[in-house]
Amino acid sequence: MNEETDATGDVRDVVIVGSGVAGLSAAVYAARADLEPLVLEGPEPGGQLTLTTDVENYLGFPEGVGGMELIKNGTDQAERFGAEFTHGTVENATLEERPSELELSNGDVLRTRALIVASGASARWVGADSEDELMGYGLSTCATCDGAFHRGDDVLVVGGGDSAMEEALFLAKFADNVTVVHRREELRASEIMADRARDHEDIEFRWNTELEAIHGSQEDGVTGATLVSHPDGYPGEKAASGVDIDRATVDVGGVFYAIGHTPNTEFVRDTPVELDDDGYVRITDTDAWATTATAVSGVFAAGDVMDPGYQQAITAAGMGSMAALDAEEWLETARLRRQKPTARA
Ligand SMILES: Cc1cc2nc3c(=O)[nH]c(=O)nc-3n(C[C@H](O)[C@H](O)[C@H](O)COP(=O)(O)OP(=O)(O)OC[C@H]3O[C@@H](n4cnc5c(N)ncnc54)[C@H](O)[C@@H]3O)c2cc1C
Repeated sequence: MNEETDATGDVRDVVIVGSGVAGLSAAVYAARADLEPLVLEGPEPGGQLTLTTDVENYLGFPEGVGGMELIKNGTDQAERFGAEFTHGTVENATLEERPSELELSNGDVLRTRALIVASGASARWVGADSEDELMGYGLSTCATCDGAFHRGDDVLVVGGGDSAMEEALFLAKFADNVTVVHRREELRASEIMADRARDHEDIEFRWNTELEAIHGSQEDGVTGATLVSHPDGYPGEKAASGVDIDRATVDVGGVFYAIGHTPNTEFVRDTPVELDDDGYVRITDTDAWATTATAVSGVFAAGDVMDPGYQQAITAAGMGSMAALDAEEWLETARLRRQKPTARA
């Protein structure tokens, strides 16, 4: 804890919101810079990577590594250099003045000079039966991450936008057959992406169809899925009773959700931090040295919360380190400013 305090308590140099790979990487860098960061773990300690059993594309693990193990190692590494972790979810932030104030869901208020927002983006889930049990066991929200585990399988992709088409095209490199399940009769994807997917010989479409249930177990992975089709078109939210439906069970070895992500940015919505139309934090380029800088001086963002494009563990970790370096430099500059003697008239 820093020595400097004010009337309402301790002021941290750096608070990091989120303990996924971005937050952990920021914590390692900030701790090694002696900034004694406090990491708020939020509703999902360890973040999304804890949902997967196999990570094969993170550098330094030739045999792959479990998501939990990667997160545990990162936490130990950050703690070794003095990072502190605490359960805590930010509900509101006041960022107009320094230090920033964070109000947690348990009522505590934290004050910090620099803030790193690494709160991730949660993939939307369909709500199909057994998805809780099978997520990470053949059910995935990331084809780039898990597609290679499905060589020779038949797989489903749920969604109808650009990301669903991207996932389907990526999966078609490994899977024997990819079926895109879309609840409407037309895709939302751009024409070029839709054409590419439609023209691919290993990709087919099930229109007006919803995923009702996924079958399998954590031992055997996904083995099948129940699909519900509406011959007369999608009737709205879930089939109302009395509406004609066809129910079928298909054998598949994998299911991929591609219905978008929701960035975890509710707590900065009423602050001057700029968000894009989908709610992702916008990085501003006002300081040449700070590529993780938000619209608020001293507030930085890293990982999936500011990156709708890549959303990979290694890119999130890279941005976490950048945010810590940016915060360190910002604090140094702020300190120098404070020390500068005031000019006398
Ligand atoms: C099933 C699955 C498999 C994946 N496999 C791979 C893979 O093999 N390789 C790969 O590179 N990527 C993979 N990914 C993607 C990867 O997990 C993400 O890109 C990465 O986790 C993003 O890290 P992050 O730290 O930005 O966010 P997250 O991991 O989402 O972490 C966000 C953190 O913020 C916290 N938080 C949220 N809101 C608040 C709040 N209000 N207050 C405090 N804390 C808050 C959460 O509790 C969490 O700790 C996979 C994702 C999934 C879902």
